[in-house]
Amino acid sequence: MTSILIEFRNVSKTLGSKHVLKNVHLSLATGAVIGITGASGSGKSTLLRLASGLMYADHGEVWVSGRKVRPGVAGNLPEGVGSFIESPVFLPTLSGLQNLTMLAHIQGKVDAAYIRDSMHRVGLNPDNNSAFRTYSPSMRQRLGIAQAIMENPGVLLLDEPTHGLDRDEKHLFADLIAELAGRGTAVMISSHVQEDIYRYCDRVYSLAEGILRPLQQHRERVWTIITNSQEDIGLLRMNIPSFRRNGWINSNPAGICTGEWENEEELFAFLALKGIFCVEIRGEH
Ligand SMILES: Nc1ncnc2c1ncn2[C@@H]1O[C@H](COP(=O)(O)OP(=O)(O)OP(=O)(O)O)[C@@H](O)[C@H]1O
Repeated sequence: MTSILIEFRNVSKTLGSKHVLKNVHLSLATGAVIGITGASGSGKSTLLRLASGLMYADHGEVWVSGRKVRPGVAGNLPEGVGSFIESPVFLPTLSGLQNLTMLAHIQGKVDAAYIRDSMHRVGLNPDNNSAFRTYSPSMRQRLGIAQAIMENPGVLLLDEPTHGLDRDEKHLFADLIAELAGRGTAVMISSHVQEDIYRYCDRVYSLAEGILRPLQQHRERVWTIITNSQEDIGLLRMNIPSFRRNGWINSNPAGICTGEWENEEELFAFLALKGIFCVEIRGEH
């Protein structure tokens, strides 16, 4: 069943003397992946903090999973939310797995298999016993993402999640987000790199001077592309920035993208020019 998992209703926020958010409206339904882009200091993190209950709106309301986010004790923090906003404090002498297990214990929701799985999904080996202090910046970043997904959240808030990741790691991240969205998680991602964010998100907004504006037409046509091979998926990613993998159709790797092609034949022709020959293309309005 589809429902609204995150909703900003006319939200404004001032920090210091800066009017960071002005009358922001935004809603995310089950399985939506939205991106927020904007210059440094434009308020992207503030938007995510408001949804995670780390900060409260001056005016307007923020609703998460059917509950209004209110100032007060920790019990008022929205439930079922995974976040990577401020990097968690990982202990330098513990391994990645030990750090995640400890955090899960603190939060009282330990599922050892899920913790291990979340590490695999970001390309980290849970059996690697190296201490966190020896982790590279990319490994630290990915451990932060693993921490955000380890409790199977219904809502996922990620601030600059792909910062420092290489191309393959970004692909893994794209697959992870597509899979979570496919299972119904609503995801909000901020990034100052626009081309990255188009790759992961169904809708992209820019934030500037407190105003949130859509960058893509919400009714832009969505195309499902069924391919012959994993190799074609790689080529599609290279040639269509909005393309993302979203599973299998009849045992063939498939994905979706948005774009303004007139019809399926036009998209077939565009792809043929790039040397990509697909099994099938389905356009939706
Ligand atoms: N606690 C605070 N007190 C005063 N000003 C703040 C506070 N927190 C953030 N700001 C200011 O609010 C503005 C928005 O900050 P925010 O961190 O949301 O931006 P951002 O778009 O995420 O930036 P970046 O990409 O650099 O992280 C910035 O100008 C920042 O300096």
